Amino acid sequence: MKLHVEDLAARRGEDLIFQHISLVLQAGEGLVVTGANGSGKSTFLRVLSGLLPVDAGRVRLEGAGSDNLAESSHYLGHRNAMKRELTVSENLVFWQDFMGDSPGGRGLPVEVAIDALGLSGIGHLPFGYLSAGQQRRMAMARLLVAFRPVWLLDEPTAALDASADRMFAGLVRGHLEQGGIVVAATHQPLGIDGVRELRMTGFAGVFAEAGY
Ligand SMILES: Nc1ncnc2c1ncn2[C@@H]1O[C@H](COP(=O)(O)OP(=O)(O)OP(=O)(O)O)[C@@H](O)[C@H]1O
Repeated sequence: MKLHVEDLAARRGEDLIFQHISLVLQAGEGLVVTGANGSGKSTFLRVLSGLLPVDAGRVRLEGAGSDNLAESSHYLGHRNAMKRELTVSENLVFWQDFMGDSPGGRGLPVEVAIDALGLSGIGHLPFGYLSAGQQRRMAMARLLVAFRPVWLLDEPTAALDASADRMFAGLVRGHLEQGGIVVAATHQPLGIDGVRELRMTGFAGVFAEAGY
């Protein structure tokens, strides 16, 4: 599997946010997207996920079940995309049924995913009752209940404590080891060695190899 980003540019309204971003990510590779507030990290992820149109260039996925990145990826945005009134388990069952698995992998049972996120015993609670950090952990469980080869993550560790940070780094590492691809916008290190860095500078992206 390879993710190709070719001379990509995007606008918000009339404003050009970035241009000329080209990169290739292979199976097992991670990319962190860094930069100041407003530099275009979320815009980049939303364009990859198909939520925003490209202004120029293209995004292409090769060697996955579908060449459509939107179909072959999980997008975890700033919001957790869970219904407050439904329980944790009900929310995850919904996402599992709604998304199904991409070819080439199988999602974990909901209860197993809840355990993997360190939230055993609260699956019966309405999502709205959970703390901000618990809610973020539950949103991450969505990554596990339906298989997608590519994870697109916007500030995944916001509101997480140190132990949840480490747990999340373990999830990402596991996904990469299984040949997945992860692109994560972040203000804080994810604690994963060997991932590449795309530094957003406004109107462009600059590459660096980072021991992130
Ligand atoms: N709907 C919109 N219309 C016009 N401009 C927008 C819109 N949404 C965002 N922008 C602008 O696009 C630019 C990039 O925003 P983006 O959210 O991608 O930045 P970011 O790097 O993710 O920021 P942060 O670190 O604060 O999350 C910002 O200058 C923002 O004001």
